[in-house]
Amino acid sequence: MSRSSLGVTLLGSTGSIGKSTLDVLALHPERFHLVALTAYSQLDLLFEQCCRFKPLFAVVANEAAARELRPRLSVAGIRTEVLQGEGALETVASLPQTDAVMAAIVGAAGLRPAMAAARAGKRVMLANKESLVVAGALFMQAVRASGATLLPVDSEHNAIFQSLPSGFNGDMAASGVEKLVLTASGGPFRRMAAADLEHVTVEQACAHPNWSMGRKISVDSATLMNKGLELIEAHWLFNMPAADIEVVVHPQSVIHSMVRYRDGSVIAQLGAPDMRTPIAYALSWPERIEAGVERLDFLKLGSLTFEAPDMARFPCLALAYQALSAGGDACCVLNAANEVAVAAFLAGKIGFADIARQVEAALAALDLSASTSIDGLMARDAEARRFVATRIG
Ligand SMILES: NC(=O)C1=CN([C@@H]2O[C@H](COP(=O)(O)OP(=O)(O)OC[C@H]3O[C@@H](n4cnc5c(N)ncnc54)[C@H](OP(=O)(O)O)[C@@H]3O)[C@@H](O)[C@H]2O)C=CC1
Ligand SMILES: CC(=O)[C@@H](O)[C@H](O)COP(=O)(O)O
Ligand SMILES: [Mn+2]
Repeated sequence: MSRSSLGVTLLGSTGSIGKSTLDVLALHPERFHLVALTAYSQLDLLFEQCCRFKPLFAVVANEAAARELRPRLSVAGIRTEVLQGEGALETVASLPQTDAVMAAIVGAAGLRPAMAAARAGKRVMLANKESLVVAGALFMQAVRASGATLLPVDSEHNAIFQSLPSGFNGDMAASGVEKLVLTASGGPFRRMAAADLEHVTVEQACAHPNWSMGRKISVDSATLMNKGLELIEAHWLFNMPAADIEVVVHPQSVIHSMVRYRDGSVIAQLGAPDMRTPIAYALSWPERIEAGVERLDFLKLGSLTFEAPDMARFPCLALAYQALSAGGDACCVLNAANEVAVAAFLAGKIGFADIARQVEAALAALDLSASTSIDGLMARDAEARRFVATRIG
C-alpha cells in the first residue's frame, strides 16, 4: 500500500452502491485500500468481499452474525476483525485510519454512521440521501463544524456538483447560479393511467427503465418519492430554496441534472446510467479516474426528450415539496412513513398507490415541530413508523 493510498470505509458494501464502489476500488488498488466493510443480512457476500479486499474491519448486525463470520474468516486465513451492532458502524466511520467514508446504507438506518463520519471531519461520499432528508440542518452543521468534505454520490447531485463552478463556496447568487434542474426518469409507470397504478406488482415497480438499484430506491423512483427526497437533498446540499429547484422528466436518464446560470447558460453533466461514474468522481475528486463504464454513443442515443412531472398521478413528489415548505420535522416524518409504506408494499401488504396515502396521513396527523438533536429526530422517526405500521395492521 502506497503512503498516499486513501483508506476507505464502505458502509453498506453488500448493496447496489456498495458493489459498484468495490468495482471502482478494484480498478485502482494503488490508490485506495479498504479500512472497513459493513453488511446487514448478506453474510455470505460479506465473507467473499472480506476474502477479496482484506479490510481491517468488518461490521455485522449482531452477535450471532459475528459468531458465524469470525471462524469462517479465520479458517480462510483472513485477519479482518469482526465488529457488531449500530455503534460499530459509527466506530468504523470515524476511525483514524479512515480517510473517506462511502455512506451507502439504505434508509434512516444510515444516518448515525454518516453523521459520525461528518463529525469526524472525513471525506464523506454521500449516497444515503435519507441522511439529509431526515436531518439536513444538523448534518450540514456537522460538516461545517468539523471541516469534513461532503461529496454527493446520488447521480443528480453529483451532476450538479460537477456543473457548478470549481471552488464553489455555497453562495449560489455570487456564483451566478439561478436555478438547479433535477432530471427524473419518470419511473416504470410514467405513462400509466392513475386507475392502473392501484394494481401494479412489486416486480413491475422494481423494474426501473434505466438504472439497476436496490429495491427500496427502485420503488421510490416508481412513485416519484425518489425525486421528492432528491429535492430535499438538493435543498440542503446546495443551499437552494425549493422554488429554485425544478424537476424535469427526462426518460432516457442520460442528462443527470443541470445548473441554470444568470446569463442564460445551462451546464449539464451527461453519462451512461451507471453509478460507477459518480462513485469514481467522489472517490477521486478533484481528479478523475477510470470508472469502467460504457462511453456514451450519441448516434445510438438519437434523441433526448423532456416532459413535466405529473404530480396528480404521482402525489409523493407533491408531498415532498409540501414537507420541505412545512419545515420542522416534516421531512423526517415523510421519510419514515415512506420507508414503512414501501416495506409494506414490497411485502405485499398494501398496494402501490397506498404508499402516498400513508405518507399523506402521517404528515396530516403527526406533530411536525422541529427537533434539535439526532436523538429527537430518531424519536420522531419512530413515532411516524409506529403510526403507519398501526394503520397498515
Ligand atoms: N442504488 C443506486 O443506484 C442508488 C442508491 N442511492 C442511495 O444509496 C443508498 C443505498 O442504496 P442501494 O445500494 O440501492 O440499497 P441496497 O438495498 O442495494 O443496499 C443497502 C445496503 O445497506 C445495508 N443495510 C440495510 N439495512 C441496514 C441496517 N438497518 N443497518 C445497516 N446496514 C443496512 C444492506 O446490507 P445487506 O444487503 O447485507 O442486508 C446493504 O449493504 C440509499 O440511500 C439510496 O437511496 C442513491 C443513488 C443511486
Ligand atoms: C441513480 C440515481 O441517482 C437514482 O436516484 C436515479 O436517479 C433514479 O432514477 P429516477 O428517480 O429519476 O427514476
Ligand atoms: Mn438519484
